[in-house]
Amino acid sequence: MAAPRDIVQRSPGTDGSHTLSVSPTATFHSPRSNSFMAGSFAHRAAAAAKQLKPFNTEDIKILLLENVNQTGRDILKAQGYQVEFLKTSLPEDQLIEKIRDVHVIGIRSKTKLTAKVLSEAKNLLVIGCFCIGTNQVDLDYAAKHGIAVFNSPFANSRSVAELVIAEIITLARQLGDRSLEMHRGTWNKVSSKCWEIRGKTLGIVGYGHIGSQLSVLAEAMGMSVIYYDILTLMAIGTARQVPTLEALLEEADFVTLHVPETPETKNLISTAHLERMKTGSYLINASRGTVVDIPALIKAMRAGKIAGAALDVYPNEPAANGDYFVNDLNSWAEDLRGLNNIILTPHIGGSTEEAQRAIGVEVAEALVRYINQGITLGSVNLPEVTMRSLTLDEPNHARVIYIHRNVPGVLRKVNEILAEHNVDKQISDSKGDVAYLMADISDVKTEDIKEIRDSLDALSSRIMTRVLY
Ligand SMILES: NC(=O)C1=CN([C@@H]2O[C@H](COP(=O)(O)OP(=O)(O)OC[C@H]3O[C@@H](n4cnc5c(N)ncnc54)[C@H](O)[C@@H]3O)[C@@H](O)[C@H]2O)C=CC1
Ligand SMILES: O=C(O)CCC(=O)C(=O)O
Repeated sequence: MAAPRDIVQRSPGTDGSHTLSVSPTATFHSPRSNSFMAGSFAHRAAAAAKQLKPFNTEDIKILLLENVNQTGRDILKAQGYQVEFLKTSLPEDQLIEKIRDVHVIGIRSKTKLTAKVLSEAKNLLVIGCFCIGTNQVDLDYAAKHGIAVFNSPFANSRSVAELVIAEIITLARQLGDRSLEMHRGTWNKVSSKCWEIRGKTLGIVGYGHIGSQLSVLAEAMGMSVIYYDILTLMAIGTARQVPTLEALLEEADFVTLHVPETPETKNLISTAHLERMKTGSYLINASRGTVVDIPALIKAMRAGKIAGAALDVYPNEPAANGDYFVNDLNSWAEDLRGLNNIILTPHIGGSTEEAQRAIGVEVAEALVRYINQGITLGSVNLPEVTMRSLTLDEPNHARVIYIHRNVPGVLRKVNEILAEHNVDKQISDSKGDVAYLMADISDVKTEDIKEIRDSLDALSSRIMTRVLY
């Protein structure tokens, strides 16, 4: 019997009807082991859980950019997916060329997946951000086109917090400058304006995963911690939340920024804020480059208002390693390089072996779960939906996934289409304008699958239909 074809389609109303290739031999699949099934999630599922497949796995094409860790690459390759791996990000024109062809893209912080780029990604099912930040992706556009986005919300938080601790001491003792002088052959033994950090106040802006982890480490070294966050959050240890950013700036000896990139955090620290800071205080930014007005910081450091700074992130960052920290990329780069007591690092906050290995596993497993089973747990832009796996006792079952506009009457129409079959289980949830429905149906013949899919595709609410079996 001919295998079902065209098992994934996206709404022509959004970007046309697009078909993923399917195997000519596709049929109901027997289980196979994979890293996800070996994980704790699988242990909670029935022992004889059946692994669903969208189609022959070698048909899934994945593009991994920005040197995604080996752990992630291994998990994806073990599934039989076709994985292309590049160490760097890509300029927009090359990215558009490549993204046209793939079902999955894995990136870190540098690749910009804008609406323009995503509009060319006709086959794209899912994006994996192998990092915390997702500001580099147009999440709304992706959701409205049925493209799920996953990240790793805290696997590199500890690495960032440790980097900041190192920077606090380095700035307080002017270690960067002393080391540079020694490299140039100059012995300069000074204690003026070099301080212990014990008893000093650390002001943390953004008390999330990184900020709160940092709070614990800083207190352990004898610092007093205050924090400002737009949310009221439980203080850890003896840290204290302050009501305004201004209050934090006026009290802290060290100010460190751990907020996401949003319209509200653009230039969160600019001239007026630097003026509110104590004379001789320090500023650290390992969040996003847009959060600090860097020309304003340069002025404040030249004026002696700010005694030192550490920057890990910049408004424009190069796609690859090389001699790129020049004015061509950021007009003030050379002024920054000329300042004393400033630590400049190339966005390495999360760059440790531990963090990158953990992120590789976490994001790759989320991708596998989504590709093979349609589970959206952990997605940052689609409703989070999961459903118990089908088992080996249920050979002729199929899982229907219908991503649709969140408008009245859709469930009734979907259930009319599924009514011919027994719906064993079903779940639906929405997030904003987009809703996600998953249903397991039984006694499905391969020819039924095409009919179900075609009928769902014909509904005006459709964004994307997938049938896994
Ligand atoms: N340098 C690096 O390599 C890395 C940088 N990052 C950056 O650090 C950021 C923070 O990471 P997490 O702590 O994991 O995020 P998180 O989401 O756990 O915490 C962010 C906190 O900032 C708060 N916030 C948001 N807007 C704010 C505002 N306008 N004023 C004050 N607080 C505000 C939130 O309420 C939240 O508590 C990420 O969004 C990412 O951009 C993350 C990892 C590595
Ligand atoms: O390691 C990276 O490429 C990005 C780290 C980062 O900024 C993040 O996780 O948000």
